[in-house]
Amino acid sequence: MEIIDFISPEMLGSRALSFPRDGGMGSMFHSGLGPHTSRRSAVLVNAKAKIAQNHKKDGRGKPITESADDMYRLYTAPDFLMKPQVSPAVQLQQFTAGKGRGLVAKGGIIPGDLLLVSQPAGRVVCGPEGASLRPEQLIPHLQAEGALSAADKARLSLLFDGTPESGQRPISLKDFFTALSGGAAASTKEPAAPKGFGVKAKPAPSPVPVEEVAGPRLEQIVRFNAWGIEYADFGVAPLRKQRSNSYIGVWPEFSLLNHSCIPNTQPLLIGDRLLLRAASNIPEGGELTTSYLGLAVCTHWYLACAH
Ligand SMILES: C[S@@+](CC[C@H](N)C(=O)[O-])C[C@H]1O[C@@H](n2cnc3c(N)ncnc32)[C@H](O)[C@@H]1O
Repeated sequence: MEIIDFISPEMLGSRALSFPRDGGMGSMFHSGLGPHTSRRSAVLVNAKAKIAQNHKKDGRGKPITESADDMYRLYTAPDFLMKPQVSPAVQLQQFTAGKGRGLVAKGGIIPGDLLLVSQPAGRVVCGPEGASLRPEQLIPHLQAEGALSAADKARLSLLFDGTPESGQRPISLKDFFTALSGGAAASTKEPAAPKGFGVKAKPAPSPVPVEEVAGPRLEQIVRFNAWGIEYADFGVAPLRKQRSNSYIGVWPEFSLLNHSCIPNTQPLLIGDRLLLRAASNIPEGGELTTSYLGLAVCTHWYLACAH
């Protein structure tokens, strides 16, 4: 994965907005997770208590286990990339009424549960903060030679491309992670294993069939699945000593979420990883949703919103 910064503020006009860094929200976030030992201990104790408390709840789907040390590194170490993973509390389901596929809760989920850590396919393009980057600005970078590994192509090929058939295709979340861990890349020299802490060698998974994702189909897949954000998280970016840019990319597992105007999950971009957390209680069988509204990039995702 490569993050490329190709759009200058001049190219977009002076659209970058400024937010208070020394007061208001800026300082609130800065004071929350500082590098001081006492603060760090408090954060770790709180995180451990929350994890223990979460695990005690009965009848609840299992979230991704978060080690407090990993979480601390995630928020403070610029090079730390979390292992791509999906919560065992989440599964893919086929819906009727033209909605295609979507993610649902296997067991009850509570606010804050970590549901998904998704790695982008190929490149993420970034621009100045405040910019609404468009899929058209991402497409040439994914079409460039060598931009997509076999694993990326395999994950992208499973996504909705605007045709009803692609939304009906039976797939499982396992297919995405099989591709990532090398299943789709078995016949190539691609270093497909995800990088991150705690990744252990596993037996070779069965290959995922790779459909051709190039030309017009790749463009359609990017148009229907690219996700962008106009500002990096105000708290995380300065802690990781990263600029708050705008971003656009395709995070294939996240693209399986359907739209709701009252979403029950919240995406968060940390490094190049898209983390998805529950924003409210989701009962067993309940659909996980995100809002496509408010982001110019998502206007292709779902236009006929009647919610
Ligand atoms: C990013 S994809 C979401 C995953 C997709 N359902 C699939 O099968 O892969 C976006 C597409 O899902 C469908 N979709 C998303 N939210 C919907 C909703 N609330 N109602 C109906 N269709 C929806 C639309 O076809 C939209 O273009």
